[in-house]
Amino acid sequence: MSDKKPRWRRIVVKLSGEALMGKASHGLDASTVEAIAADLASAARLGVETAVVVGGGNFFRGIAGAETGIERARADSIGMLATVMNALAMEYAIEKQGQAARALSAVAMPSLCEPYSRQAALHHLGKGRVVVLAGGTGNPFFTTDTGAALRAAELSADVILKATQVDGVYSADPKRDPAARRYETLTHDEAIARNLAIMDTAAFALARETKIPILVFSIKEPGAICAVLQGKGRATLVTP
Ligand SMILES: Nc1ncnc2c1ncn2[C@@H]1O[C@H](COP(=O)(O)OP(=O)(O)OP(=O)(O)O)[C@@H](O)[C@H]1O
Ligand SMILES: O=c1ccn([C@@H]2O[C@H](COP(=O)(O)O)[C@@H](O)[C@H]2O)c(=O)[nH]1
Repeated sequence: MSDKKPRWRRIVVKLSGEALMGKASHGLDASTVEAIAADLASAARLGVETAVVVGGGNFFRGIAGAETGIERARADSIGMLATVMNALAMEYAIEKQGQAARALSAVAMPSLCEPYSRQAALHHLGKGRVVVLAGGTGNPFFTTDTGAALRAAELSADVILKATQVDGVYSADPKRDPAARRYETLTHDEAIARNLAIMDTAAFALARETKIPILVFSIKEPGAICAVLQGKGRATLVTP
């Protein structure tokens, strides 16, 4: 890792749940979780206050559950529990790297982890701990993308780092349309107007309102988070 100065002081990383399953079809892949935990620990050691909102798509998504006949609010509750599993795994993996971490959940589960509050998150960030945020917004009908935008606004983060499966924002989903073009930069307005489904509209709208940029990049490369912190690697920057 180079010692180039990090671009931001406080970050919210949105980590896709699917990113944690490695090559498996679902669940957690131990070596993938370990590699991402090492990257997050390195980010904190660069002096960057690091919060990470974890998704749950490797276990369960509310929309998919609703399609099988579970009422949507209930299916979303199951989805939020999936994010708690990922957060507990990530908290443990970061601590195994010798870096302090604290999981905070928007869905109160005091016997498993601390309930989320803005004050607690700021306290742990100030102590140099990686804060792992579970439960998204804590409400059904939302996603962890919107959770990331919400926490970034509450915690006055400088940027949202969307760590995902693709190396940026494309004109269409690149997994479905091989002709899709990748954007180098884009505004929140353009992402919303063009209906670019890399994040949901609510997340883009909140980031636009709070003027927080979003950097979209692939988490598949080892050390991807520290690389983008140091201005390296392929990514799309979404700006106000
Ligand atoms: N315009 C687009 N540009 C890039 N990717 C897009 C676009 N539209 C849809 N996608 C898809 O969006 C996916 C990003 O979603 P991601 O995997 O981060 O899911 P998530 O819902 O945020 O997290 P989880 O995996 O926990 O459900 C990419 O893998 C990509 O296939
Ligand atoms: O604020 C939130 C965040 C998430 N959910 C539910 O959890 C799953 C998993 O989150 P992803 O963002 O899809 O990874 C999501 O599909 C919702 O069902 C929620 O209800 N509220």
